[in-house]
Amino acid sequence: MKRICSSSRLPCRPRTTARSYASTSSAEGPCRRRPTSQRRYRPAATIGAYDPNSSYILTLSCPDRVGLVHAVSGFLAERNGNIEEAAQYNDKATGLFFMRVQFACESIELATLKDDLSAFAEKYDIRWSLHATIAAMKTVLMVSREGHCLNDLLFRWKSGLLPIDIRAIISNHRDFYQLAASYNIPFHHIPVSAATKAQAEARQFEIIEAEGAELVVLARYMQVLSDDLCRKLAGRAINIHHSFLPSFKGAKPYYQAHDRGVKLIGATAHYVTADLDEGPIIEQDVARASHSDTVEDLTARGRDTESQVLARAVKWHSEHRVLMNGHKTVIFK
Ligand SMILES: Nc1nc2c(c(=O)[nH]1)N[C@@H](CN(C=O)c1ccc(C(=O)N[C@@H](CCC(=O)O)C(=O)O)cc1)CN2
Repeated sequence: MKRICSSSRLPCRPRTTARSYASTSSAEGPCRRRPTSQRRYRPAATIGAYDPNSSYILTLSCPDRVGLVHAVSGFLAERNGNIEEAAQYNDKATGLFFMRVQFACESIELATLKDDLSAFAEKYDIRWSLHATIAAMKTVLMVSREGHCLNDLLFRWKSGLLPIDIRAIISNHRDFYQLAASYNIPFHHIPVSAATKAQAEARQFEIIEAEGAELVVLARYMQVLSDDLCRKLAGRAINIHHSFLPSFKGAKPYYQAHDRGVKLIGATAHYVTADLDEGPIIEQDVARASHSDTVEDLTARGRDTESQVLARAVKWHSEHRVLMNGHKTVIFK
C-alpha cells in the first residue's frame, strides 16, 4: 500500500537503503574500530569477528567520590565487558562526576545488563543511560528559508558520516520540498503565524513523536518555540545560532555584528530552551571579519561556520558524547 506523506499529500517513494547506518529497527551496519574522526559506517557483513550487537555506550553522572572509575570498570569486568573507549571528568565547582564508556559485552542479555546497572547506580546515586553503539539516532530536521545547514546535514548523513536516521523534515516554508524529495525524506510544510502557532506546534510535535525522534535539529528554523514545546523537547533539540553567543542573540545577528564592527563572527550550536539563545552550548566556532565586509559578506562567510558547527554538535550528541552539567555541557570528544 503506497504511504502518503501527511502534509505534502504526495506518495512517499520507498526509502533507499542508502544509509549505511542501521535504523534502530533492523540491527545491522556498525563500524570498525577506526579513530572516531576517520570512521565510515558500513554493513556488518564486511566486518570480522567483532559482534556489533554487543557494543554499548554507557553515560553516567553522580556526586564525585574516590573509586568511581574503579567501580564502573569493575562492574563491566565482572560481566566480561571489554572497554573500548572511556573518558571521565569531575567538576570541582559542582562536585559532580561524569563518565562515558564504550564497551563490548557479548555474554550478557541487554535486559540483565540494565537491571544490574540499576542496582549498581542506586549504590552510587548515579544517573545513567545505555545505548547500543550501532543504533542510528532517529532525527527530525526543522528549517525555514536558509538551507545551507539542512543541505550539509543531509549530505553528511547520506555519506554515512553521521550516526543518525533522518525520519522527516519540517518547515514553515516550501523552499526545500524538492531537496527533501531528492533524499526520499518526508517533507512537512507547516506554516506558522502568531495566530496559528499553537496548532502548528501541535502538528510538529505529532510528527516528531510519530517518527520516534530522539533528536530534533533546528537547522536555521526561524520561529521561537513555545515554552511548552521546549519542555517536551528538553535535552533532544539542538539549534544553530548564527553568532558567537552570548553576543548578538535574536533573529538578525549578522546585522548586529556589522553594526558593532566586530573582527570575528561565529556560530553556536546549543540545546533549545524556553529562554531564547540561552540553552547549554555544545559547540562554537569563529571566522574573521573586516571593516570592508558588508552584512551580505558576513552572512555568506558565516554559512560554512554554521554548517560545520552544527554537524559537529549533531555527531557528538548522536554518539552520546554530550552530557548535561546544569546549564552547561560536558563533551567527551
Ligand atoms: N524557544 C526557543 N526557540 C528557538 C530558539 C531558542 O533558542 N529557543 N532558537 C531559534 C533560532 N534563532 C536563533 O538562533 C531565532 C529564531 C527566530 C527568532 C525570532 O525572533 N523569530 C521571530 C520571527 C522571525 C521570522 O519570522 O523570520 C519570531 O519568532 O517572532 C529569534 C531567534 C529557533 N527557535
